[in-house]
Amino acid sequence: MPSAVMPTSRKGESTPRPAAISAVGLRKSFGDKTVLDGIDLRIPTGSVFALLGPNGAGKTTAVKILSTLITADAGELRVGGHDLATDPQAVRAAIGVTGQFSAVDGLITGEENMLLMADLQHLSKQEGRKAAAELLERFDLTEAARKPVSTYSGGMKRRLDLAMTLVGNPRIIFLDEPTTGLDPRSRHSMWQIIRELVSDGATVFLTTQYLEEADELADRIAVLNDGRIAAQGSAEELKRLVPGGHIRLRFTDPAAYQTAVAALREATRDDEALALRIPSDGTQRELRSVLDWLDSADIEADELAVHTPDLDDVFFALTGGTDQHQETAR
Ligand SMILES: Nc1ncnc2c1ncn2[C@@H]1O[C@H](COP(=O)(O)OP(=O)(O)OP(=O)(O)O)[C@@H](O)[C@H]1O
Repeated sequence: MPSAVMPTSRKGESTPRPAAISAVGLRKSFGDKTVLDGIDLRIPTGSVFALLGPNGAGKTTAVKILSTLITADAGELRVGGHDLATDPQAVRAAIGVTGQFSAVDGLITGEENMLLMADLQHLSKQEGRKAAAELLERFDLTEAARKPVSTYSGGMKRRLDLAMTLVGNPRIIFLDEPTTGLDPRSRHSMWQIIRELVSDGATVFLTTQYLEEADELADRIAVLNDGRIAAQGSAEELKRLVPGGHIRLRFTDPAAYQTAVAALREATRDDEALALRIPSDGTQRELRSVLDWLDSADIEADELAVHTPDLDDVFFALTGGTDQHQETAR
């Protein structure tokens, strides 16, 4: 579990860690469209924060504001201890940003991209070459270093993008959808890289549409919806918001289904699917008691599935998702 490697505020910890990123009342509109409608965030140093939200929720806008690429309409914003409004230069020096607006140039090689970045960071030629070689090695790009980036796979480009971001050794890193479009292997390798960054003491602010990614990586997750934070907490805390655990029994014989309906009065019915849903906390003990009870009532379902609430349930419940997940959230 990432939280074991990079704990945030532990129970009993007397002084909370200083915030690497904080926002109070962050607002942004484009024309008459309000994208961020008063957002409050506090991200402790050395933790991973995930901003989740459906397409168009404003995740990228939040990253662009906090990384000084665009300005907010209102809000008290601090990054790395610096005020965004009065000292954006200092913020820029403390952060690294990768994402949908990647700085990678496809026409030159990976190594040339890295050296260019080292120049921009005002590293000496020697320091630049050293940093580039180390980072290319660390991100498994040494072999491809002299090839044009246009020949790289999506995963290699993302790794190069992140390697370039790390040239100046930023302590606060913004990752805008770092694994969108990557295959499962590349995604896992990116997750591993992110965990290593955090165990080295960096703070990571990531946006993602993948609930699994937030669950895997983040100490804290905020769900952005309709310009506001709909919920914020650890993955476990968010899952507790949604009472979605149940056992689902499905029958093929309508008569058997009707017998079960009569016997299981507290279950939710789905007459069309011939399925019953019994609320459950998903524990072995509860499952055993339900099975014993079904046996004693001589009810035999053709299919039995145990569903424990996951971040999907939370996400759909909070962002006005559809069908099954909405039902689960009730
Ligand atoms: N420069 C801009 N001018 C006008 N509207 C904009 C601008 N940038 C973003 N928007 C709008 O703001 C809203 C939020 O966009 P944003 O890119 O922040 O969402 P997102 O949560 O990152 O979405 P996605 O997951 O699709 O990347 C969208 O409706 C978008 O069209």
